[in-house]
Amino acid sequence: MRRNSYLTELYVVDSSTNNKISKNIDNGWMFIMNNKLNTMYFSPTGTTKKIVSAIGKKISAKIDGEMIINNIDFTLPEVRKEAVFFAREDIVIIGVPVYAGRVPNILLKYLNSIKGNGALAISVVVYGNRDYDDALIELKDILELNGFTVIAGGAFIGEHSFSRILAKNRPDKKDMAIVSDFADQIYSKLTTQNKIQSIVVRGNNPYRKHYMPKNEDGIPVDIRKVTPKTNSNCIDCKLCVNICPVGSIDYEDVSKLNGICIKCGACIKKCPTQAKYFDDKDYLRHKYELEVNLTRRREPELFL
Ligand SMILES: Cc1cc2nc3c(=O)[nH]c(=O)nc-3n(C[C@H](O)[C@H](O)[C@H](O)COP(=O)(O)O)c2cc1C
Repeated sequence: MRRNSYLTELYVVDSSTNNKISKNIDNGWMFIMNNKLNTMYFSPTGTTKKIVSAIGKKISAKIDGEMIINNIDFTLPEVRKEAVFFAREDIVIIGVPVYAGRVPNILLKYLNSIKGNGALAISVVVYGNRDYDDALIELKDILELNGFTVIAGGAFIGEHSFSRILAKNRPDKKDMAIVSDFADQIYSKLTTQNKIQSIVVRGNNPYRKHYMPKNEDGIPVDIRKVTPKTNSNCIDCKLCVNICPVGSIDYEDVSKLNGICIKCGACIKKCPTQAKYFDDKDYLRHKYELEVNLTRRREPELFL
C-alpha cells in the first residue's frame, strides 16, 4: 500500500496482476498519516518551548513515530529573517508568550510573513498567571489571515518572565498532564473528523490596548525604555549576547545595549552568575505588584 497524493487516494497493489487499485480516503487515520508535523515557537525563557514541544511529541508518538517533527525556534533574530512557507499537508503547532495581553509586538512582522497555504495550525499562547487577554485571538487571526486553518488553541501558564516566584516552575506536572490531554484531543479531532473545523477562542476583536502597569498614583507607566544592568558578577561569558532575542547586547561590552530591550527575561534568568538585573523603580514596583496580587493559580484553557 502506498500513499500517492495528499488526502485523496491511496493505492492498493493487486499482487496477482501488480495493478494499482486506488480508492478514496475518507478515513481520518489516513488523513494524519499524509501530513507533516511542524513546531514553531518564540521562547526567551523556555516555557513556550516546553509546551509546544510536548504537544508535538505527543501527537507524533500517537502515530507510532511515523512522523518526523520539523522545528523552527524563532527566538533569535537571525531565524526571523528566513521566509517560511507551508503547504496543505502541514500541521503547524505555533506558540508565543503573552506580552502585555497581546502577541509580542516585535513578532508581528515575522508572523505576518509566514505563509500557511491551507496548512492546519494549532495556536498556543503562554502567559505568566495574570491573563492572556486578547493574545490567543490575535494569534489565531494572524494565522488565518496568512492562509492557515486554526483547528485548536490553548492558553497555558508559564513562570512569569519578570519573576522567579510568580507561577514558579510552571508549566508543572499538572500543566503537562493537560498539555498531553490537549494533544490527545487534537489527534482525535484530526483522525475522526472528515472536514476539520476551525475554532472560536476567548478574546475581543477589536483587541484591547496593550496592558500597562500603573505607578503608585494609579497612572499608567511605560516601561519599554527600561534596560538591564550588569553587576560585578559578570564573567564575560557572552551567553547573554548569544541569547538576546533582539540581538541588542554588545559583544565587546556586554553591559552596553545597541538596540531595544523587550524585558523578556532571558539574559537575567539564564545568566550563570546572576549578573543581569533591572533596577528601574516602576519595573520593580510592577513586578512586586504582580507577585503579591496574582497568587491565585490560573489554569490552562483549551479550545477545540
Ligand atoms: C514584556 C512582557 C510582558 C508580559 N505580559 C504578560 C501579560 O500581559 N500577562 C501575563 O500573564 N504574563 C505576561 N508576561 C509573562 C510571560 O507571558 C510568561 O512568563 C511566559 O511564560 C514567558 O514565555 P517564555 O518562557 O517562552 O519566554 C509578560 C512577559 C514579558 C516579558
